[in-house]
Amino acid sequence: MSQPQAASQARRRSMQAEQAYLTALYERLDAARALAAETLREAEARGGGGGYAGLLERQTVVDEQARIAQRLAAVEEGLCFGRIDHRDLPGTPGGPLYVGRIGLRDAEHEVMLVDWRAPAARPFYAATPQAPAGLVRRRHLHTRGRTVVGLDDEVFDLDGLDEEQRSGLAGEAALLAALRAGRTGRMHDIVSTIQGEQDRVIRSGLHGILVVQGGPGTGKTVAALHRAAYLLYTYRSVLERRGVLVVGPNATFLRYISQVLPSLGETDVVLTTVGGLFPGVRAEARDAPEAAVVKGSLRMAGLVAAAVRERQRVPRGGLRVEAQGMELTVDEQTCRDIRDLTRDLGIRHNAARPFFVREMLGALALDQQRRFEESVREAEEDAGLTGGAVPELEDPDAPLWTEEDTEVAVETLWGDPAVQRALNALWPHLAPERLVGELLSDPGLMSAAAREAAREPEEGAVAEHEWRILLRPAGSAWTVDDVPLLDEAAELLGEEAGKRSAEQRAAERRRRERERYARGVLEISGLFEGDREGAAAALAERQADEGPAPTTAERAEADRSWAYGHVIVDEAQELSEMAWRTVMRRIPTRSLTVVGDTAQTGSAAGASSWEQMLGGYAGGRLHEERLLVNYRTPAEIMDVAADVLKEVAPDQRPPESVREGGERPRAVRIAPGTWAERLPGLVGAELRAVGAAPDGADCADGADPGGRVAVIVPDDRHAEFAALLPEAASDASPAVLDSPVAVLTCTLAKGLEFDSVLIAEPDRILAGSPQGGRDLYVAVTRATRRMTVLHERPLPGMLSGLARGD
Ligand SMILES: Nc1ncnc2c1ncn2[C@@H]1O[C@H](COP(=O)(O)OP(=O)(O)OP(=O)(O)O)[C@@H](O)[C@H]1O
Repeated sequence: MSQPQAASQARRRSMQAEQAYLTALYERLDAARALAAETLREAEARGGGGGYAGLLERQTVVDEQARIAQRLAAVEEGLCFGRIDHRDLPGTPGGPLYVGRIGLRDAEHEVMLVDWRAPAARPFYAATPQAPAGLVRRRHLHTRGRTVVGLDDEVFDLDGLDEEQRSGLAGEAALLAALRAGRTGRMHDIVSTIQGEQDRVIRSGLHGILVVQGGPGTGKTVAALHRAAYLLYTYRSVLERRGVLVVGPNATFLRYISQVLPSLGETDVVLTTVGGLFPGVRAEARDAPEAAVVKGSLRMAGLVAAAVRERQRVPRGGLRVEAQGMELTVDEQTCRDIRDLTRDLGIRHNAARPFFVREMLGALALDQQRRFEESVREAEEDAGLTGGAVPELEDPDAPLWTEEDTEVAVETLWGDPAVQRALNALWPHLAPERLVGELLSDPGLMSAAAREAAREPEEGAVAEHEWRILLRPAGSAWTVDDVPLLDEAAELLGEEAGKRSAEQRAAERRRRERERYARGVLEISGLFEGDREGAAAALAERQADEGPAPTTAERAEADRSWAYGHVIVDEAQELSEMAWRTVMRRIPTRSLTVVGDTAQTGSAAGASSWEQMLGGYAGGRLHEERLLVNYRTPAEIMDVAADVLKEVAPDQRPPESVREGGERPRAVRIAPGTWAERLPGLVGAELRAVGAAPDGADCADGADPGGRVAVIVPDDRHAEFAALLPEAASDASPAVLDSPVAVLTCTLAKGLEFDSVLIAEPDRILAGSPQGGRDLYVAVTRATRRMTVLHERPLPGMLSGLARGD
């Protein structure tokens, strides 16, 4: 037999052996699913017998089994994707280790499959030829459904393989195959091809702020999502109770990444934007750059605080109010003293209000007492003059006015609408929406707040020419840049002590009772070996009287004061100082993963340096990792991007492309007045060029994706270009992910990728904002295959390296 024949036979045998193993794994998966379904059915059938304790136990089992069933269902596709063979050394695991989406054991409890997040799987990702981590070989298994369709081997130590294994070695690198696969408009998990530098990010410890800085396409987003899954696996008892928050730049982007965590079996994660961080508000629109810069500045915290102080008024000349048939007064100094005393309590505005009201009512009651005593004295004098009796003095030893009289007077005064109106005007109950809405639309309040803020120099003053930019009509819709102001206001205002907190206290009491019960049940049933306290709390919460129990994610999202277990911020360079302040409130432990690229900052209020933006929060625990390899953009396009980067961020190195695309990006000149004629044809040609997955490669999820084309245009011509392509998706909705053609601004395209990208009028993009160069850098790094620049006016110098295509 010739050598090639022998090799191909050996490869066939390898495939057959792997197929047999994969089949056994799926049989095991099916058995686990059947067991979970059976346990679930049994638990549900058990009914509510056994009283409250029985009910709790049943619910625990039902919830747990439902969760297991959900995880088992999520791992059908690509259950096992890798295998590692260790060098035969004492102390290393004998035989091959298979790596997959979950861990599985056989009937004898022996490991059949290792979860990709487990420490034992680490060499699969971390081994390199220089540092093979004890491996002789890493094998990628390519599967379709339950069938092995290919193998990729990387050999670290040829001597460590026997003759049969050597001749059975299979070819092409798994990563390149994955990158060549057609895209579907949704991000996919990369468990089978995580690279070493990404693995370091994914498996970093839970604590402190981890910043992942990397150029476009280096896998920051996808690595951050895998990190979420890794952390949930490794620190499940902490994170399942507190939850994980992922903050992305907009709703389209969230939809783009939405499948990754569920495909990894993790669903209890809150995905939101900065505009969605304040419960009840879902802001999507952005302010104009000048307003965004002012609103994003930390000085706004001082301005909002000053606006609250402005709403704590001292009436000029004192308080006068018609009540109880007389005019009661409290002099100005007393009003000031009461206001200052209330402020000195150091509690939030609404929570302090009852104290203020009570003190003011006391002062009014004092005036009432004074008037009463005066009237008695006058009556006395009159009686002395006329010799008649003063009824109040029937018992001359009794005090004229008792403490009880004061209590009654206070209550009666509070029942008087005129008094309520007067006191509400001095220290109103304020909702954050009302305070911020009034601040941004009332020049009187704004200028008074700015003056008041300037009295506290450490907060930094907002100058008149700045606050004037913020003014807008009352009732305007909330913007993303307003949300940190609302959060700031909520933080300062708090909730009024009273009915609501009584309710909260009662709920808290009920919860504690349930928790005590649950702890007992768990002790008896022995269901939880690990974090019993955590399990008891979770169980008690699930048992709340209010109908079906919400998930951690649902509860966290609805609660502004929720403290998450970990927070991931993507496209983090876009967040302003005020937005960071809002995010940091959600994570008092400062356990964060921050991913972004300061060379792509589009927001004028965004970051140019991580240390500057985050150093103050990190308490010395800011750790930066860099990703240097671009997995999205072919080298030919990245060369053009490098020219742009040289102009906009000369201190940064462009990431290195992992592959070449074979097609040079080009520039096409459009004659004036011919856009309507040319654009549809050019887009049609691109659609045809990317119509099928390249080289007959498969789409990542097996379906034919077709190709997707984006036309990236200057902000001020978005509507005009969208009108030229009526079939295209062009708004901020997630429809742009599913449409074959999308017309987008640079902001909307951020974080996304397309098979082919057409960039229209790059000089207008450059001139469009102070960050125009960075916007253009975003535009030229979106393509996975082809890029064309369309221009009517001369090309900007930084694009002069493009080939002419017309
Ligand atoms: N190890 C990998 N294996 C396969 N594909 C990968 C890998 N790493 C990244 N990719 C792919 O590369 C593309 C870019 O990744 P991602 O969007 O996470 O990059 P990014 O750094 O966030 O980019 P940007 O800064 O432009 O938002 C995605 O399609 C992603 O799936």
